[in-house]
Amino acid sequence: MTSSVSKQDEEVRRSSFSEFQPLTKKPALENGKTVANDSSTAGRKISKKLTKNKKGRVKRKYTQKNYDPTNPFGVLLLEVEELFTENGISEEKRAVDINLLLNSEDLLAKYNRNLEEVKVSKLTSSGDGLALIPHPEIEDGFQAVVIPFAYPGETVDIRIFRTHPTHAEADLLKVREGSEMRDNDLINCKYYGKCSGCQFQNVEYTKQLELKRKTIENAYHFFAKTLKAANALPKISDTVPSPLQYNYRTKLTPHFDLPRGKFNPEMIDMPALGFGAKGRPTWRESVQGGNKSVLDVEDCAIGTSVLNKAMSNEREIFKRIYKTKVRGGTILLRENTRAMKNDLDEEQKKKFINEENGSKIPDTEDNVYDEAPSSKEGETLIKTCCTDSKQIVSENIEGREFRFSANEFFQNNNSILPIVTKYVRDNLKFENSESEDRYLVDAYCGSGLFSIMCSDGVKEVCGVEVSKDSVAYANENAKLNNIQNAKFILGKAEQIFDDIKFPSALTSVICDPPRKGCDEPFLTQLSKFHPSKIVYISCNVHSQARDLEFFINNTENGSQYQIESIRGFDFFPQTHHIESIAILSLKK
Ligand SMILES: C[S@@+](CC[C@H](N)C(=O)[O-])C[C@H]1O[C@@H](n2cnc3c(N)ncnc32)[C@H](O)[C@@H]1O
Repeated sequence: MTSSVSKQDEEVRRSSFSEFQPLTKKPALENGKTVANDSSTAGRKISKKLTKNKKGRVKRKYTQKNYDPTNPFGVLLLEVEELFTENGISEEKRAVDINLLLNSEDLLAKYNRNLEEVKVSKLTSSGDGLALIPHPEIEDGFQAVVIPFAYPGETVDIRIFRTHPTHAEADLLKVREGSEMRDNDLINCKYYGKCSGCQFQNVEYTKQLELKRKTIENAYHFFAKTLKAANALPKISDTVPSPLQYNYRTKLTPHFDLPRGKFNPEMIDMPALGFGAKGRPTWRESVQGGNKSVLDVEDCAIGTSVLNKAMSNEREIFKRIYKTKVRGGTILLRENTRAMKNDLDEEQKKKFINEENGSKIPDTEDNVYDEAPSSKEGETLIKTCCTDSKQIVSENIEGREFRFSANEFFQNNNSILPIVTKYVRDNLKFENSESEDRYLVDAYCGSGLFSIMCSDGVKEVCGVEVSKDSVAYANENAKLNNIQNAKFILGKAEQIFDDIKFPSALTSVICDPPRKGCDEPFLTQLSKFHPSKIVYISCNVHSQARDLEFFINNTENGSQYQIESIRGFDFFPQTHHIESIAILSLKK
């Protein structure tokens, strides 16, 4: 191993990042369109192990991360495979000996190269461009490459900085020919183009909604193959827009890194405080935030106004105290909305605003705050920003108040919640049943959002949740909103139906699981319980598609259900994320 690699090995040990791809030294001139690479390909994380060979020298070994096929990496592998298959590229024509590559500087220099005039083929469900490029070693062979911020149909220049056995990762350097979808005048943030938070700021909003509809379509294409082949899937409905397309996010978590191990805090400048960078692209000249893996971000275009005020406070405080920190960390910014009576005088109002912990204007006792109209007469909503993960915060949806611990789950685009909760409420109904006879089970209920918002006209509601804190808040929230027909139980959704005595023919079930989806035991029980209606809400449409494929094909009563509709709700404008709601009912 040459000295430059040993130097990198040293960096691996010292750095706060666990794994580094070594610096490549030589320019790679493989074909007419390949241009010299540069040193900025160094220092990128890659999942690999360092082992020693017989002579005691360090050897790099690629280790495949554990992944669920429905998480972003798993889905990307399916998308890459499909791209190869569609283009008739055999396994031999795309093979990469990754362990050889990781241990050879010459090979790395061939792979980590700059390429001009790359044609982008597809958009991944994570919102990145996907292209085929010539294989650096195999004649007539190809590599697939993921290029964040590039869109299908575009011709772009890229820098490849990391190789996996299946695909490569690249930075977008220049857009030579933009697609119709790209309108850079729409960009609303000085960090867009580098920050990992947003993917679609330069895409017109209605087009974003259509892209997300396609993401749902693709998810069912990959994970519900049998249902698709049997024509058992409805057409994916148009995505429901968010009323707010910027300044909607009620939770942000800016973070910072510090070098690992011993260092002299007096020696370092204030570390960047912000959000992760998506590689080191240069396509947008005016982009700010620096060139580190964490960008220095002063405000976030999708965060609410009060969170941005708080971000500025917390940055000021961080400037004063970062030298006392010994390791990296995260700052929690969570909006806290309380209803304030309008008849308070100035002093009482100030007391009300400041009485709960919040982000304070430096050197004062005053919380930053915003005001918003309330749906109830005689009151105004006061929004402050909580930074303590253990604090209890409130959210207000159509006059109903929800309290929960700041570090627990709560939907974080409140502008769309009245629309979503109404949609769920309307779709819980089923034929041949008077509304007052109906029952509702809310599996994965959190602090009771759907139970409470859907409790009107239902005889009884039972929510189940694995987090003890959330159950306690769900019960408190029911009391707070004077809801008498809801109870919440602690337990895994997998065992929920053991304790539910509702008549199944008169019951609707809401499932709103975490990203990984429902377990098979839960779906098996759900089928056995045999409710009249199922509303499956999901923040990962891939696990939703997998679960419905399993539920309908592999459970006792699954085949008696039809999927009435599948529709996306845009909880996260400007990003690739999409919430999907599938409605299932018993076939007639
Ligand atoms: C996506 S959140 C939905 C919460 C709620 N429906 C809402 O909208 O506020 C998923 C919830 O499922 C809970 N959870 C995770 N695994 C669970 C399990 N096995 N059984 C029951 N609840 C679970 C989490 O604590 C979290 O509150």
